[in-house]
Amino acid sequence: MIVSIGTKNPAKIKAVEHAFMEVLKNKTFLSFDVPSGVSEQPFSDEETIKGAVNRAEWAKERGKADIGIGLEGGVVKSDLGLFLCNWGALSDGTAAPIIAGGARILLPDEVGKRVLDGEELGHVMDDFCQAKDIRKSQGAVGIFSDGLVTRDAMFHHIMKLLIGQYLYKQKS
Ligand SMILES: O=P(O)(O)OP(=O)(O)OP(=O)(O)OC[C@H]1O[C@@H](n2cnc3c(O)ncnc32)[C@H](O)[C@@H]1O
Ligand SMILES: [Mg+2]
Repeated sequence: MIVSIGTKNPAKIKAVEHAFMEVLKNKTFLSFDVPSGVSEQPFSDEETIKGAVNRAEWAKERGKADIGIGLEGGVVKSDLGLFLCNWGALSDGTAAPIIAGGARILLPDEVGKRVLDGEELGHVMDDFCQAKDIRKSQGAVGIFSDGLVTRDAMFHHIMKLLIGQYLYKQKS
């Protein structure tokens, strides 16, 4: 069975591969840098979900795969400030794609304000941490949870929710 992943980001790929290998053996993994079809910095749950679904569908098609996976990060405005949000989608070509959301945390005001002013979170985080490509390693969630929940661990949980729903659907 071929699983095609709609990203080249190693934190996302690691999460997908590990989650599948835990429950379903004998998978072949492909990954493609597909477009999300939404803005580089999604600003709502709806837009972030749309990005994840687009990535899943394009990845499936691009890899001529049995399953396409899309993972997308975004932010959500609230009265308390800007929350980090993350969504995943699994497309097996039948009916609507399966979706699942990840844990969310409030971004510190100095980070949230820069994102609200139009900067991409990825750039703000690199500047904030004086590091390169935080989004490809522990991510904002890893930094602000003191390394306890890294970006790939957060996406790994989303992947288990996607694969679990997929397996449940196969049985019913
Ligand atoms: O290569 P792709 O798959 O596009 O991976 P990405 O790291 O750019 O991640 P997303 O497109 O899913 O995320 C949308 C934006 O939010 C940023 N972002 C989301 N979550 C983040 C995190 O945990 N740490 C740093 N930046 C994050 C990211 O850099 C993008 O600017
Ligand atoms: Mg991106």
